[in-house]
Amino acid sequence: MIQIDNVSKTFGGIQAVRGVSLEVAEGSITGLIGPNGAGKSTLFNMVAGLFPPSEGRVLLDGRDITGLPPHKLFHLGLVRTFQIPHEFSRMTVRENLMVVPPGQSGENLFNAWLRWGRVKQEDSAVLDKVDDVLDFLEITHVADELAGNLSGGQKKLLDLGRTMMTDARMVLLDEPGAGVNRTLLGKIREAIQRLNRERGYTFCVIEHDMDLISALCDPVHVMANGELIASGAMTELRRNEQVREAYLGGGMSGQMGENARPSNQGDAS
Ligand SMILES: Nc1ncnc2c1ncn2[C@@H]1O[C@H](COP(=O)(O)OP(=O)(O)OP(=O)(O)O)[C@@H](O)[C@H]1O
Repeated sequence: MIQIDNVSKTFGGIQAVRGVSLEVAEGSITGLIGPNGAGKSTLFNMVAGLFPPSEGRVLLDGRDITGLPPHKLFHLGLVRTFQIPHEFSRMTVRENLMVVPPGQSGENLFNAWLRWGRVKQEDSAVLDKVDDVLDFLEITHVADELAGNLSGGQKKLLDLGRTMMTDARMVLLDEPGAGVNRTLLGKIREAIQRLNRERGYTFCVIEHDMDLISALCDPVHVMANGELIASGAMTELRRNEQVREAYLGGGMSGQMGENARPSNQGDAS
């Protein structure tokens, strides 16, 4: 589905990503891991159109999408969520979901006055979809809560919900487990798995929590110092000497052990 072909990125004198080639297969939940500064976010940003690669190409279903801006990728069904959820904190959860679908006729004053039938029809379709998303993510009980009052984990669920409002096919998830307590982490994991299984979403996930990566992702790609150093199932990667060394260099080798909990994860709910 996504093919990253020999992609590099240089910022001034810093080579953040060097000659990375990898594939995210349709229907997969693919992981992207590596110690801090490995180049994961830079790679994500290039796929998501935040900036173009210095070299190389990105293909979506065989189509060259290198350098296309996020709004064009959005219409092709490719979206990225951010490490820190970008909810509108003074709007309710329901309103946050309602504003996502682009090009709603009611946004146009002319349509709002003269084509109110169409606007009404669209509004009701959006409301139905919002209800479906709230129900799917089991957050109906906070639908009328201000998004700013949600816990870290609930904000991540809302972020997934906003993705669902876009009819995305390919979702780049940036640290869905960061700052989330264990209970909500289980809910987020389940929501991702169900979206994948039941609704056909393909995911590529950056995550520091190795337990979450193990539970969700196959295959997993490992980056270090801007390069792709290994790919495979998490069970193999835990035994891979080069991968262990990369984490050791970053002082985080403990993350590669079973049931390890990374030190930079908060535990706020
Ligand atoms: N806009 C930028 N300007 C200059 N250097 C940058 C920029 N963005 C990233 N870098 C550098 O590129 C390298 C890779 O950073 P990147 O954020 O992609 O790593 P990462 O693997 O996502 O790390 P983390 O897990 O800490 O988020 C780092 O050395 C970083 O300092």
